[in-house]
Amino acid sequence: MQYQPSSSHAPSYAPMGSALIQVEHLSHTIITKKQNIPILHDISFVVPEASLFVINGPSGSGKSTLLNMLTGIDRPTSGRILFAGEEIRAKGEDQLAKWRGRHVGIVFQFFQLILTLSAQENVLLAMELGGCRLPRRTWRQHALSCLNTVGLGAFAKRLPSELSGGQQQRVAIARALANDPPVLIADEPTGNLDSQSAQAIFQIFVQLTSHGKTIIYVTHDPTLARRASSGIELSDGRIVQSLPGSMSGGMQ
Ligand SMILES: Nc1ncnc2c1ncn2[C@@H]1O[C@H](COP(=O)(O)OP(=O)(O)OP(=O)(O)O)[C@@H](O)[C@H]1O
Repeated sequence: MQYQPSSSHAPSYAPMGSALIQVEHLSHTIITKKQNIPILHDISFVVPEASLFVINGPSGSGKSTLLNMLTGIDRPTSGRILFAGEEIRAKGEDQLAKWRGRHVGIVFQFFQLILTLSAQENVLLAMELGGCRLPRRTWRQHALSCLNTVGLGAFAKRLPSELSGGQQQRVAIARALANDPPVLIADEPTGNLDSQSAQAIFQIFVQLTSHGKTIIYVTHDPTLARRASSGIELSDGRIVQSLPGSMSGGMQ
């Protein structure tokens, strides 16, 4: 498996290892008619560029809520998130959807491939939906190179049902790479896989970071958390531990 940087149509960001994402005093409270439910409390951290960044913590600690803030799917009650120096919150919904398509690739625990489309067509669909800027005549080749990146070029014509769980997750990673985003965000990406397939997924992640991609993943598994180069641990919506490089201003 060999990562081929695509004909990079994404902009380049900060120098390797500097903060790509800054989260500043982020809090989130769910407000219902009956009560206010605080979920995240005054969270601050940075995600270094080209890091394999973990958000670890037990069930209910706020990991998915935090991911939704990072992708701009949900907005914080207070605090802010800067992506390459630009505040996500400041964007309108349409702008945000376009921004997400170009800047963030999302990998889900249950793959969420379109079952009636081949591996290559799943990647092509992501290119279409993400407003791929490459010339259309190159799209099929680009989709194939995304599949080659995850070692599945030979499986391009297969339907998801003709692939193993690990292979389906690799197609999902190829799909997340379709528009060459600087960041991949993965929610329990190996939660539905055996340990060998999980290892293969993490090898791909490591290889991608060595080519400049930043990978943020959520897990409640301490063994998988230890694979990270940087990250935070949450408990009850607060940071209780941080790996080197993840706190700004020497707070760790
Ligand atoms: N819409 C909501 N209404 C009420 N409470 C919510 C809502 N969404 C999340 N919560 C609560 O917020 C807390 C954090 O939830 P979240 O899903 O972010 O945790 P998590 O760490 O991702 O958990 P898991 O590992 O089980 O997915 C939990 O106590 C959850 O019950």
